[in-house]
Amino acid sequence: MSGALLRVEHLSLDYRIGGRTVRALDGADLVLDEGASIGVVGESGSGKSTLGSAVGRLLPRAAHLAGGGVRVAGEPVFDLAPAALRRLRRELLGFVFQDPIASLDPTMRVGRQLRLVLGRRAGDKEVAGHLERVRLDPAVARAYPHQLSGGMAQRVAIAMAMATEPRLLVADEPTAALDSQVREEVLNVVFGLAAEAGAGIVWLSHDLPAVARRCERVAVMYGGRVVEEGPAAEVLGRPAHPYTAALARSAPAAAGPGTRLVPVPGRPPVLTGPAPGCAFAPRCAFAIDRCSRERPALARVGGQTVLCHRAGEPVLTAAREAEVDA
Ligand SMILES: Nc1ncnc2c1ncn2[C@@H]1O[C@H](COP(=O)(O)OP(=O)(O)OP(=O)(O)O)[C@@H](O)[C@H]1O
Repeated sequence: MSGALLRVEHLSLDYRIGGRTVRALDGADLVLDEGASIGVVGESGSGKSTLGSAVGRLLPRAAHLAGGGVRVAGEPVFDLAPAALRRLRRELLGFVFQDPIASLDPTMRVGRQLRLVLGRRAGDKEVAGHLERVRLDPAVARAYPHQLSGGMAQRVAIAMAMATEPRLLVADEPTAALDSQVREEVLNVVFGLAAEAGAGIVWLSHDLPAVARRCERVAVMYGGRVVEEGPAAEVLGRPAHPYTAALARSAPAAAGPGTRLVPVPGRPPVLTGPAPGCAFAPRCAFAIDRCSRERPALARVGGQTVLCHRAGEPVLTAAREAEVDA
């Protein structure tokens, strides 16, 4: 798959603040084909936002590359000179973040902001067209960001991200700040526009059921690594990694009437350097000695790739079957 649109290879990234180091990514791998959609899920602190920002090298100053790299359409993002990086961001990438108001300039009318993205020659008609594509009234062009609701502001942010026809859209929890009805509408806009344009999507999310409904593939992150990846229905319906299974049990859709959510027991790690073994071992019901000592290599289970020493062992398969039958 050398022609992949996105290829994250063994990416390790630290945040250094004062004398303190936090390892946010610890050898993360991810591949996405042209036009495909992937939901990246995992608990808070698992590294989702860092991974998303690393795609465009949009990282805070405290972030330091510790190993590996990212390729977008074959271009090595971390090796590019500033001009080439700006061109790659402008021509290939679009980003939508959690807080739409913060991603817009409060001092500028919406129309002017869109025009800055589209190029000076863009006329009112073109601006109106881009607003209509995200199902906003063209009159919104005259508004300032503070005059918009959260949902409207996010649509403007999406219009701006999609205006340059990116080949890859990175959406970092774009609906987390919105109420549930608006959430679905905004996701319809994001996924509708990306499908129309043939753009790939990396959607960073806490919402497993929504990811299962919308994405072809799912990547599950834990301790800065992608511990399971594969077709959404298989990863979430027949998890091969014990962490994915625990996460799926803790998702709201897992609770039928009268049943209770089962939180993942224990707390996620905050790494200060490379994990010596599997970062999930201290919380894993299936951990053996080796798990805390040795980093697992990628294994294949069905359609999934899994980072687990015990992947595919009968004990895990039996647990999976029990899960499916329950
Ligand atoms: N700017 C930063 N400075 C220092 N540490 C950071 C910074 N951003 C993230 N981290 C740390 O890096 C690790 C990964 O964080 P990240 O935000 O990428 O995870 P996440 O899965 O996106 O979490 P959430 O779902 O809460 O957004 C965490 O331990 C976090 O505290």
